[in-house]
Amino acid sequence: MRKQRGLLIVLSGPSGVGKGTVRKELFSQPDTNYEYSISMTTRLPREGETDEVDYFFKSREDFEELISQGKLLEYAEYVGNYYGTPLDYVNQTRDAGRDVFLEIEVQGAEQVREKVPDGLFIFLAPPSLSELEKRLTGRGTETDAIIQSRITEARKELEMMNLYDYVVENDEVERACERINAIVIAEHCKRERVEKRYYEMLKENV
Ligand SMILES: Nc1ncnc2c1ncn2[C@@H]1O[C@H](COP(=O)(O)OP(=O)(O)OP(=O)(O)O)[C@@H](O)[C@H]1O
Ligand SMILES: Nc1nc2c(ncn2[C@@H]2O[C@H](COP(=O)(O)O)[C@@H](O)[C@H]2O)c(=O)[nH]1
Repeated sequence: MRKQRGLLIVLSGPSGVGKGTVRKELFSQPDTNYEYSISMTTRLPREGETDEVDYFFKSREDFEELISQGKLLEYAEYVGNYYGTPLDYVNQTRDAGRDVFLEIEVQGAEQVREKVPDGLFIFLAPPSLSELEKRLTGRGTETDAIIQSRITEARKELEMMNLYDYVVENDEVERACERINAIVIAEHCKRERVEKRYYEMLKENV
């Protein structure tokens, strides 16, 4: 039987909802079975961020070159900076049968949905907009003006949550991780059962 391709798991949601926190918690668990796709960005590194670990930090010129060479699965300009997912890494990892985990904003997630309709799309939602603002402010990495831009974006992004396969509320990090792990396990069971049925069907003599 053909080896099953890895799943493409897309975690999206507004800035400050806790995508990075949840992703780091998921990847700190010893039994995690996903590979994290490190994104490219033209944003400057924040204090404590490392090139090739948190992001591949690129100049605008280099990023635009990657776009024109078709090297990105998706990309978006978000609050003045480019962000994008390296295409080769995603394909090679999935071809090796490993699940790939993307943590991206919603415009990019929409592009992935067009290109990878069998992806698994999970929207991470805040308990409320005021809690979202509190988290963005509490993180202390953006100016007040940028926080306001991100909140404005968040209002539009929240309207898109019904396009997703699942909505997970990030009320508490551990609980959000448990829900995401449960979703991925359930989706694997569902998809593998469909594959097996399909191969059984091919053996039929008609
Ligand atoms: N469940 C939670 N309860 C309370 N605070 C949280 C929770 N999850 C994350 N946070 C806090 O909210 C802030 C924003 O989290 P984080 O940076 O992970 O968000 P993000 O969605 O990745 O943001 P961005 O999209 O801008 O990268 C951080 O200070 C983080 O510690
Ligand atoms: N479309 C994409 N969005 C991405 C990617 N990597 C990260 N992001 C999202 O951008 C915003 C801002 O990130 P920050 O690190 O500056 O706070 C956030 O929502 C990220 O999830 C990507 O490859 N493509």
